[in-house]
Amino acid sequence: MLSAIREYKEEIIETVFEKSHFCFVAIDKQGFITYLNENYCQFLGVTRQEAVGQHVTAIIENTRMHIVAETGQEEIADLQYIRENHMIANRIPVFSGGHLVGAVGTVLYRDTKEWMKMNTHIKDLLLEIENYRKQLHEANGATYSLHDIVGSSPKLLEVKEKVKKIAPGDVTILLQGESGTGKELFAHSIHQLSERHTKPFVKVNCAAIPEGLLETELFGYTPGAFTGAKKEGKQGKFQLADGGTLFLDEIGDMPLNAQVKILRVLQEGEVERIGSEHAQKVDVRIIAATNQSLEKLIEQQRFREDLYYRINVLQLKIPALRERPEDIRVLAMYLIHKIAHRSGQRVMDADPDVLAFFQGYEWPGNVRELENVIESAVHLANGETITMDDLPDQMQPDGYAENQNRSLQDILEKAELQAIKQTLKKTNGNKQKAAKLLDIGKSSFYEKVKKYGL
Ligand SMILES: Nc1ncnc2c1ncn2[C@@H]1O[C@H](COP(=O)(O)OP(=O)(O)OP(=O)(O)O)[C@@H](O)[C@H]1O
Repeated sequence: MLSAIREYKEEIIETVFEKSHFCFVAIDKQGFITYLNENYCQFLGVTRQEAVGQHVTAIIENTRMHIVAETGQEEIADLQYIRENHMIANRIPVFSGGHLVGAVGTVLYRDTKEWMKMNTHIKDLLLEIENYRKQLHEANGATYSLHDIVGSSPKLLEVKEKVKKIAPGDVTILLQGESGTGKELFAHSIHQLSERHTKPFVKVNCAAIPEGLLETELFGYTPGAFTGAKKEGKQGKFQLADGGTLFLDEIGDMPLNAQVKILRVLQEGEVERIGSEHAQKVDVRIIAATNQSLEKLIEQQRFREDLYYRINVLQLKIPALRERPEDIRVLAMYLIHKIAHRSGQRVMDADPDVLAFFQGYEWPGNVRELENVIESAVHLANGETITMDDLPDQMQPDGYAENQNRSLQDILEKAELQAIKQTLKKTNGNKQKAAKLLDIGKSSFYEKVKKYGL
């Protein structure tokens, strides 16, 4: 076919790749970049030397190129969010002799006026969708969907694919993963993808409710059921979730006597309010989450085996951040933009050595820890870029080694203390301003100030 342009073939190809106003990338079958045109390099802020040979997920946010190179399924006019812009991406598999050998991708309308106009239009539409989502959230309690789960490592994509398969049914799901890996985001997403998405999503944090109150929280009580009870009675979380999803977070921390009662509800599909003699039918889908090994808890007789079998119908393991280092860079950039935008800071980027450090760090607190570190760094950065100096003490070369044997709780507390101290310094001790900058409630800020004796 190219014979028609034989005479200037090279020049034409060079013009198409290098002079046209679009971004162009080519990858091999394994997802490694073999070519990135100058436009794309400039847009991504990388040099060609840096990019070629890297896995495409390490260079392009939210990319799906590697998936196309693996499946051979083209994706045309897909909306992709890169560097705070919504772009139109085409991803086309490349075949040679009938074999899939890679993929090429183009990103259109990078900076033309029409695109800016269209982008504004899309932003408006997305804002509108966001509003509807918020309204829906107020009505049903689930805020996040799979689109909010950032990352494209094979391990994360595998979990997302599984979620798409299992969400529509009514099967009980057990989410297992270390603290801060995103279990709650997945629970929301499962609900959003299920037929129950217009019905309530109700969360119970089994670790946060005092043992004596758990039963009334879960099952509710009738008017005047006990001294001190509200005279109108109270609906339990099971009743509130009727028709929808009940998310039992930190289920490993549920006291044994409450476990017996939950088991009965799950077996019989009925709840009894405290003080009531009648059982009430409820239709809820259960999603449970834990960062502990329930199997170990069973051995220690702290978790009932029969309840375990009831909730462990389908288990989803959410990988720790250190097991999917490909996601760290993309997540860090996403969080920088999110936090900077929310707090009105002008920080846009992180130094390559910061990103390299992040890549090699263990992240015992997973994405939550990354979020905390970036939150504090965004407030400390002097310019538009986060540097190593903006990272908390425990990440400085000396502090890092010293931290290796400390508990996660200690590490997180130290990071929190540092963020509060530095923000207070920035606001000249003005606590209200500091609470606002850190985007936390005044009372919770005052509690923390008290806790750390500041
Ligand atoms: N893939 C992700 N993309 C974007 N944000 C994420 C992702 N994973 C986690 N987060 C963010 O990290 C924080 C912790 O996530 P989440 O509360 O879902 O974790 P968790 O596993 O339920 O933690 P825990 O076991 O401590 O309850 C949240 O602010 C969440 O928005």
